[in-house]
Amino acid sequence: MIVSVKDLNFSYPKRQPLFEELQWSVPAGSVVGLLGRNGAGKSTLLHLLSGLLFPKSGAIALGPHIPKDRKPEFLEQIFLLIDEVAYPGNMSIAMYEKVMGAFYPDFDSCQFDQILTDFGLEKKFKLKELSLGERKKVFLSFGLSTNCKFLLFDEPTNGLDIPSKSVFRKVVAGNLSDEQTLIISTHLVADVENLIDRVAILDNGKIQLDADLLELSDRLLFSTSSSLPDHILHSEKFGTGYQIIRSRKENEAQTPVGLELLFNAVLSKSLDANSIFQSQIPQML
Ligand SMILES: Nc1ncnc2c1ncn2[C@@H]1O[C@H](COP(=O)(O)OP(=O)(O)OP(=O)(O)O)[C@@H](O)[C@H]1O
Repeated sequence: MIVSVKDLNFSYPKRQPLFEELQWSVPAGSVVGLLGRNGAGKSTLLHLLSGLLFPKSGAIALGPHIPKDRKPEFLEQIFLLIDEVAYPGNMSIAMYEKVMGAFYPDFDSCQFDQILTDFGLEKKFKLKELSLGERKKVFLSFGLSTNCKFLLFDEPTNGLDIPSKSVFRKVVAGNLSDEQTLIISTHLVADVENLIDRVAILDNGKIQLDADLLELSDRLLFSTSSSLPDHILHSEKFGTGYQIIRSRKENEAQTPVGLELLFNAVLSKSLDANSIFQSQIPQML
């Protein structure tokens, strides 16, 4: 596992514990959606993985690196995208690239140009004269062009309009190699659909579900139904009928994972990892 979090405990000063004995691991080369409601601790977890916050106890490792040590060989392989990246006052995008790109040995200037073009931006623009969404696109483009082994994007689609969200999915999918691991935190579940290959759901201080989407669509069936069938794992009213999750029977066609439905099912505790992975797939009658 390229990312490994063991027995993590963390609290902000004078606050209730945020994480208690949190366990998580991420296979190398994954694109993981880290989902959780507001305040679940997604940003905090990404800051801990980057070594910008320190655990109270427990162990975090990203490959051979211990984030809290913040060693140069780790820093040149990790990029954390946050909402408001700090940048010096009057810088153009080109100047930002020149100054910041130097910290990343695998930074690719042509790739940066191409992604900026995909987003409709030019390097001569000054960062402070861009809108929030445009600046987000610059830092996203920069992050992808660093070619870091570890990319952590915290709410990357915040501030992006609807057309830009599809460009976002396209550029992320088109600019990752198998050696890179990307964790995207979001509460906007639909924004990461068709992009991630794993999902981790953070709630109540723990990772409540951590699964490969292919495994989930092997095990679970997501569909709509006019009435409530027997043996469902989760249901939600949907128009005049229901959206449901149930175990997939052998020989039944797989369905895409409905991330929002899955997320709601885990948060409402109607679904957990045990009920998914320990139950046998029922035989087709
Ligand atoms: N610097 C801080 N000091 C004290 N408490 C904090 C601090 N930063 C965050 N918190 C608290 O920790 C909890 C988790 O915050 P965090 O920002 O990690 O959540 P999140 O899942 O990223 O939320 P969102 O989806 O709203 O961005 C929240 O209750 C928040 O109020």
